[in-house]
Amino acid sequence: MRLHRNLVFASIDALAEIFNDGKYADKTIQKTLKRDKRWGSRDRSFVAETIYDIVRWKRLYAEIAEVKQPFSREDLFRLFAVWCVLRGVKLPDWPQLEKTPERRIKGRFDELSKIRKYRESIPDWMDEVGVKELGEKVWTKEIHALNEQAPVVIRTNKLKTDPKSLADILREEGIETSNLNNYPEALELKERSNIFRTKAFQDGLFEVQDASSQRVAELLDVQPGMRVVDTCAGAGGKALHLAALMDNKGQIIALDIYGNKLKELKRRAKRAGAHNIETREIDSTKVIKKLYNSADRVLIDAPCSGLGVLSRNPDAKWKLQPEFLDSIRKEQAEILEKYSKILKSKGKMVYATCSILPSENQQQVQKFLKTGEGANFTLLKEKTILSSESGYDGFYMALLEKK
Ligand SMILES: C[S@@+](CC[C@H](N)C(=O)[O-])C[C@H]1O[C@@H](n2cnc3c(N)ncnc32)[C@H](O)[C@@H]1O
Repeated sequence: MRLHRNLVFASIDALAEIFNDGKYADKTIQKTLKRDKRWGSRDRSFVAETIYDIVRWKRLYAEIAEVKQPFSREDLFRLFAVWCVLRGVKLPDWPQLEKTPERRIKGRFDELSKIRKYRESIPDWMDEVGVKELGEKVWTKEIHALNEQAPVVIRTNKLKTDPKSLADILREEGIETSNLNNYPEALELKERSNIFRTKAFQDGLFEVQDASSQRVAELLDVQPGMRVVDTCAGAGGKALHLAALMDNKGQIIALDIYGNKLKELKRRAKRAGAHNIETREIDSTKVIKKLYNSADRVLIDAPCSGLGVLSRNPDAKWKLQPEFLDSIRKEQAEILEKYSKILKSKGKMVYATCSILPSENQQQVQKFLKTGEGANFTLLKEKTILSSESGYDGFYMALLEKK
């Protein structure tokens, strides 16, 4: 691989913003990719993947390079030099990379790889929580899997097409996909590419949605004509799936505390041809109270640590704080208690998170079942999806029924 100065410099600028100014990696990458219109798809992939890699491996690379935050420009080039050496990329003779100690870097890597928190490049507290909640053996495998680059999976929009036709259409646009066993609506891209630019995407034929996430709406067991409330709908990944599973018949009420996310949901619903979704911002307790005992199905896709989706969101390793875990657990318990009241008797509810920690998952459900409201519920099924076993995001989902 030949390194291009302008691509590397753009990546270094982006890393400075992410590490030193606390900017989000995905947003910074999007902005960086707009910097030069002449960049082709390979250039763009280089920039995005190099930045994500160095974000993912920050702790390991910083230990190897012996640099500390806030990183100077020189430090960032040292991190980049570590990336080059460990990837076997030939170092160019630029002054910033002069005197890179290649042998020492490899030696330090071998040494540090013996210790999980360095090898997997995670903060001490995260390693401790992982071991405490999942045990050494499972955590060791899981955090390793969560450091792999996430595959790109799409969900066929059954309101407009079917997986076979979609695969053919995408092939004509130069994108090869494969079917996923046991995920009926999913296709996986054989090579990463910017699928948002395709006509198929603009026509609403698919959504980008991880395979594990596609399990959630499926579990809710919806039927056309039902009244379904998606209580933490965000930008609507699952709500759109529910609309398709309901064949656009019945009603989906999509709630969230953030109006801007619901606006994005509306845009996506229009593109997808999903006409049965109504959005309501939760701006007072009345919004929820008005819905008590009214829904056949309730989805609680709860806010969580996001530890199951580290592979697509590696900067969460550095943004997440242990105090946030405590507060999010409290919020999850409150949400379960309050939003479960929306369900009618005999109705079904799914509680889901993209976390792999039992304290956000099965322990929350068990705690809920012991509350006054929870006593009206029976747990029908629960599923923990580990990334190390599935190859996709880590997820948890529980199906409950109101007596
Ligand atoms: C896991 S995300 C939802 C993802 C979304 N369901 C999807 O499939 O794309 C959790 C959502 O819960 C929202 N949220 C956080 N606290 C909430 C609360 N108290 N009530 C309702 N929604 C909340 C967040 O804004 C976020 O959009």
